[in-house]
Amino acid sequence: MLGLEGRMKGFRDWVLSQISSKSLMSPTPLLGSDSLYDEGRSNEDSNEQAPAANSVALPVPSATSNSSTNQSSSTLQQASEAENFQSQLSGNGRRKDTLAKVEDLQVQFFRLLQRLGQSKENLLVTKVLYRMHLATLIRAEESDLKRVNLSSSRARAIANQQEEAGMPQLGFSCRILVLGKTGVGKSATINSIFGQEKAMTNAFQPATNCIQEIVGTVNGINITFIDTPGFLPSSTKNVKRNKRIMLSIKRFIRKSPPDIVLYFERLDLINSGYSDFPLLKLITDVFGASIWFNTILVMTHSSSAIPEGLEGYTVNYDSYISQCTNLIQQYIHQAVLDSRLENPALFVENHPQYPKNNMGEIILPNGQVWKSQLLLFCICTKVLGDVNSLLKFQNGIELGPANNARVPSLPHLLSSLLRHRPVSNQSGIDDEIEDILHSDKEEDEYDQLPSIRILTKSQVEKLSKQQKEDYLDELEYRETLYLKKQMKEDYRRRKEKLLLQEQEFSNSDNSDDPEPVQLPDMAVPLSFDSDCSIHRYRCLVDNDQFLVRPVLDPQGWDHDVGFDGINLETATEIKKNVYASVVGQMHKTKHDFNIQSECAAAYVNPLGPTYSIGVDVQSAGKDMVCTVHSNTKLKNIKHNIADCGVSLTSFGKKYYVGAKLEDTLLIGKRLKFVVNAGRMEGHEQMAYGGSFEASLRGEDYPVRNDHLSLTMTVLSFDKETVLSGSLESELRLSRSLKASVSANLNSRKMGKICIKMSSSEHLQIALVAVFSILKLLLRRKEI
Ligand SMILES: Nc1nc2c(ncn2[C@@H]2O[C@H](COP(=O)(O)OP(=O)(O)OP(=O)(O)O)[C@@H](O)[C@H]2O)c(=O)[nH]1
Ligand SMILES: [Mg+2]
Repeated sequence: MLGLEGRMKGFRDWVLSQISSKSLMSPTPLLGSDSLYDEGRSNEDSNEQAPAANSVALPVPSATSNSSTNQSSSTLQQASEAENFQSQLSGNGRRKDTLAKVEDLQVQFFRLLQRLGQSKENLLVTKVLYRMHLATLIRAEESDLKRVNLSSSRARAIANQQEEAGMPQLGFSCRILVLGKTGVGKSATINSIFGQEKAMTNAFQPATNCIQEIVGTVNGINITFIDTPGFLPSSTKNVKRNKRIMLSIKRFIRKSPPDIVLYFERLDLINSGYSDFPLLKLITDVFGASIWFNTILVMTHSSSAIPEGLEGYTVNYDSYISQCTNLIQQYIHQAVLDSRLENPALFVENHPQYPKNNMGEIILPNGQVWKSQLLLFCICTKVLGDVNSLLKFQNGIELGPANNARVPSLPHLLSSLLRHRPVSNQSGIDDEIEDILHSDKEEDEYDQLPSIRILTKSQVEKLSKQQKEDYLDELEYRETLYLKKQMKEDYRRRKEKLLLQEQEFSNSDNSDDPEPVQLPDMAVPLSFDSDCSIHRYRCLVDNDQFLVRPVLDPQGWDHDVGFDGINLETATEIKKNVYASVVGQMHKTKHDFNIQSECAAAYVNPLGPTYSIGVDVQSAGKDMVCTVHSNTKLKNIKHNIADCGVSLTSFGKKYYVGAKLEDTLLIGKRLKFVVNAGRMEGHEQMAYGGSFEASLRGEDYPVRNDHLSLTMTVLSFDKETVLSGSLESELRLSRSLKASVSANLNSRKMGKICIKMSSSEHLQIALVAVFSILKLLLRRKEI
């Protein structure tokens, strides 16, 4: 998160600097941006603005009346626009310049759609608008959200006005590169689009011998085609020649790259034996996988390519063409090693003998007019490409096999190092709790209490309110004392057992094996199913040291059995005061191998320091995350525990080294402070951090878990520092009411608050909760 934020910030700075330098050179906004700029202006105002612009446009001769001459024709208007622009530049106006450019693109897009007679309901148009909107939203700031949400409808209104006012020049042009084998109809398609013979075609031999630009205007769009010599059918002897052609095309387009690439194929030649993979792979190798981002697949001979022998072919035509497209798309996926790519496909017929509409355009068997479709595809691709480069998304996506070279987040590694508190011994005896229990002198108190008569339910009901309260308070007091006593006894028993074990260990006289104990059964599904494999497996534990269990995964690879993993836990005292533990789980299927394990060994000196070392292994995709950590705990002064730890994490071929220092101070048995600081370094990056925690425990700890703790954390990474604070508390407000509160907030204004209440009496609380949730939901809906 830190990293992303950092990058976003960098990008913003870049945009600001770019646009500030631009704004100095040209104080006038781009076409149409003046009316889009003004956030405060109402709809009425913008309607008034349009005729004003028209009246300026009218005196200019229609042949040259375009937005730029329009602006230069009236110095008065230019001045006011400049003023307008300047006023918006205050604050974060520079960033708005990018937004305004996107809005201009939208206006152009709507004007082009009108000219092509395409409605905004067209699925492709909807997709393009949606993507533009999404891209703008990602880059927009919170204050711009409203404007971005409205921009599409405003752009449409402006486009309508401009088209009605007869502003002919759009300033929209695109460069289109055509690629494909020889004779597939590249030059013929260029001729069909311009409606005249601009390029040579030949039915019997290669016609285009060199790369050439063919320029023309269709529907007011300036189109430049880069016609190229066709490739030879893919075979080993043609590879060299094809590569030579590709390299010369690559050189040609280096200076001014195309906006769109059309990859041609003959639809009638695609059959089950079709295999053009080597050619597609060669294209990918020479031009790079990114060439496929802006590529449209064009299938010529689309009217003559109807499979023979199929009855009612008009029905089958669509499925046939989609089958052919899928085939080529699959080869492209194989070539780029990524199946996410989806290239649009277009069907073309250049032969004049096929049915035409009254505008003279050829209609395909499925009723589509391909020429306007092709123009629409090109416009959409170009507009999306422009939005991407305006908003700097261009290099954001990389094609290729799923990138395994993921980088773990340093702040995450650091915070888990800071949190990590190794268990010092396996006997289950917590030193801290033991100290607290020992410091208590209340044990005898419970035994000295006078006996009390437990009342029956009916007897309790007969008591007055005050008596009832007193009675329950007394019971509670006794319960707490009793629990404390029990806990102490429990600890004492465990200690004795440990001592006994130690003696046995030293005598090395192994008594006979203990009785096997059956482990509790796994949760059985509610409905009975005779196939359910749970009934087949029961686990027995025959010694204390190893706990091995199969892991059930009903959704796993092996549906019949459902068990494809194993879980192992063991903890043992290897030598006096030296403990070792292993906890792990692993899954294995035909494809994957997953492991998660933690091994640790510790030397615990009851009076002095504790040293521990551990190895954690976890699989992440095909890689393993391996962490070796070591920790030293010093109890040099009473009530003070110093702790220092180091860790080394390896992930892929990257290594991360971390170190931390921690100090715990106990004041009395109720107050505890923990301070720690650490740093993590690796892969030329570094993260620092630390935290301070203060916690206050309730009187009856550890029997009752009332506590309040406050934590402050600082994490610094990549020149950014995040400060966060959190509060956690658990309280017993009254005998029947418990509350737990946890809240956190960080300097990025992100936070969470969670309040939990449980009561056995107060039904009102539930009602209050339901009421407030409903209210919140309703308010959200309004927003
Ligand atoms: N029936 C039919 N014929 C087509 C179609 N497209 C092209 N042709 C014919 O196919 C032949 C070859 O077309 P060209 O445009 O020269 O092919 P090209 O891809 O430019 O070939 P090179 O220049 O050698 O790379 C010409 O005779 C065209 O008339 C089509 O859609 N249907
Ligand atoms: Mg040609």
